[in-house]
Amino acid sequence: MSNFQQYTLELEELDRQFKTQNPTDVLQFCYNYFGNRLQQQRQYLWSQKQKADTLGLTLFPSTDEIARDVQRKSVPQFKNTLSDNDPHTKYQTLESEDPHPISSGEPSAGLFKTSFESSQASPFHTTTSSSGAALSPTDGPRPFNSTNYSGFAALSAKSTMRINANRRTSVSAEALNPETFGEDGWKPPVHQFTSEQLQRLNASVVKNFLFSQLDEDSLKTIIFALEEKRAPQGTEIIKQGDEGDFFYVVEKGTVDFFVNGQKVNSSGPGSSFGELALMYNSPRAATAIAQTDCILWALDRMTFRRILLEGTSKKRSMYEKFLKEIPLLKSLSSYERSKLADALNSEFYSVGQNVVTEGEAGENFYFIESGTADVIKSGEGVVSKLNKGDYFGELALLYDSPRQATVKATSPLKVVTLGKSGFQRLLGPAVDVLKLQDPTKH
Ligand SMILES: Nc1ncnc2c1ncn2[C@@H]1O[C@@H]2COP(=O)(O)O[C@H]2[C@H]1O
Ligand SMILES: Nc1ncnc2c1ncn2[C@@H]1O[C@@H]2COP(=O)(O)O[C@H]2[C@H]1O
Repeated sequence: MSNFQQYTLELEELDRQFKTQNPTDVLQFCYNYFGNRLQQQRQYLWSQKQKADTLGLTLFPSTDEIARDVQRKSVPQFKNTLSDNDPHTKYQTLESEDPHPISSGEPSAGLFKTSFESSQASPFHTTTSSSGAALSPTDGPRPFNSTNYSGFAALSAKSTMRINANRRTSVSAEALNPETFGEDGWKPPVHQFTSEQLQRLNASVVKNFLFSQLDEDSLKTIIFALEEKRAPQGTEIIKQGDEGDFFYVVEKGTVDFFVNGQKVNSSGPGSSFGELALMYNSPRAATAIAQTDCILWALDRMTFRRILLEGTSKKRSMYEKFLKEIPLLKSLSSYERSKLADALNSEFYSVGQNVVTEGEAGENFYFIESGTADVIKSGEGVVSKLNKGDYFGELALLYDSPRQATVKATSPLKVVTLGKSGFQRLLGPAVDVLKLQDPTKH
């Protein structure tokens, strides 16, 4: 690829991200963008150079600086001084140690640094994780036992990995095409799985709703970047205050979460955790401990950010305000509402269309985001009228019964849907409220 082509691709990507994120500070946004691109590319080259050296190969004749650093055995400073810590984010980074903390969406004067210089001033260096600096040049995802999680063994079998492109939520047997990974030097880790692992991935992890928003290529990338990790009962998987390295999906077992020593939450198979530190470049918000023996799938920070970050952030901010205003969900914590938002999707119906039909099987629970609908029962007519913030469709999911009524749009209707597994897992105490308010019993 010529320099000009590379230049054009960079500008196109910047343009795409600019349009998606609509930043308030244009120059700062561009600065962050290019800083991050440079950091990612240098990290990748560094890791490849190290591998190549080990094998006695010459891979990057043009990267003399890197070659010199490798010979000196010193780790070059590839860190963007701002990291991927976009000042447009509403979350603050590492306030206690960052000399230039970010407060509320606009950069402070101290953020204006212009080179890959003092690592001291970088937010990357302000935590004291036992696993070393985040985003230091690394050869693939950091091994879990580097943070003293003894007995927490990553499996990596030697069979050929393959994928079935025709099935949206299934991984089987066809190699990934590295050409699809982009031109900026970043390459996701690609792990190999046994057929037994693939079966388990298909049966559980692949169906996680966080992945449902992904296109085919992104899903493949994510799946093969996952790494199986086993956490025996009592393992501290994440420590509050550490920097974020991995995002986890639970295949088996239960994980407990503690904030300042207080248990705040538990989550089981099909759930995920460890996203906050990766999304907001903040320290880990909670400690995660295996309540039982757990099988987890870990996704490295960079792959999470590159592929899952945008959709997840978008959903959380899109549904945050709406969910806060729903009386049924008042008992949920803001973290529980965020997890709920991850599982939601929006659907639109025009006047006269049925959202659910009496007698049919039910797969979804609904909230009305805007518009109105009638609840109609055969033989009875309209039994109830629904407006913004109302919910319906809970009976079929609560009692595994056919739909008890038809719900028909009476004005252009926008609903937010929650699938069966999310309904059972994410509504928490609200499920008891739903049972108490069963309309067939009033
Ligand atoms: N109540 C909670 N507050 C914050 N984090 C929580 C809570 N419950 C579960 N978690 C998870 O615990 C994880 C700890 O690491 P992260 O901060 O990266 O992401 C956090 C969440 O995924
Ligand atoms: N009187 C009612 N009888 C039955 N369903 C009702 C009534 N009022 C509202 N509904 C809602 O209509 C929905 C139809 O699908 P579900 O049976 O899953 O859940 C039902 C309730 O959410």
